[in-house]
Amino acid sequence: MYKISKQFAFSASHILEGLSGDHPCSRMHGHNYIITVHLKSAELNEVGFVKDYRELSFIKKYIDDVLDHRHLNDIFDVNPTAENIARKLYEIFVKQAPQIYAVEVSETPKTTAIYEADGK
Ligand SMILES: Nc1nc2c(c(=O)[nH]1)N=C([C@H](O)[C@H](O)COP(=O)(O)OP(=O)(O)OP(=O)(O)O)CN2
Ligand SMILES: [Zn+2]
Repeated sequence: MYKISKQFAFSASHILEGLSGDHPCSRMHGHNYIITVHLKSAELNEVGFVKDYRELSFIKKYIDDVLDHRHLNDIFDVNPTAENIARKLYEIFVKQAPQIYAVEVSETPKTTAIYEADGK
């Protein structure tokens, strides 16, 4: 199995619902998000790629157009935790790149949430 990944970045604000009022993440705050998209394939194409990194430019376009400098509570129909964002982005991106099997979301340099498709 061959595996590749590519990172994308955006800045956005959010409020996490369902936390106690004294939890800092219940207040509006922002992150410099890093998204890592993971792809895999048992076979390489004729060039020797799982997929040309340049063919992932649709992800950069989505992030720039939809997420960058936005309030994520207005974008997603779920609480915008890192876990939920990872799953939502997986579901959106896999439609155009079926080799994607996982999406990672980092809100800070010390934290990462990963959504990985079952049995892929
Ligand atoms: N499992 C999750 N826990 C938390 C999430 C999340 O999405 N999933 N999100 C947050 C906050 O939005 C934000 O990420 C703050 O995280 P935290 O690690 O507390 O950030 P700090 O920089 O304040 O942490 P330090 O320990 O001060 O470095 C919270 N939890
Ligand atoms: Zn946060």
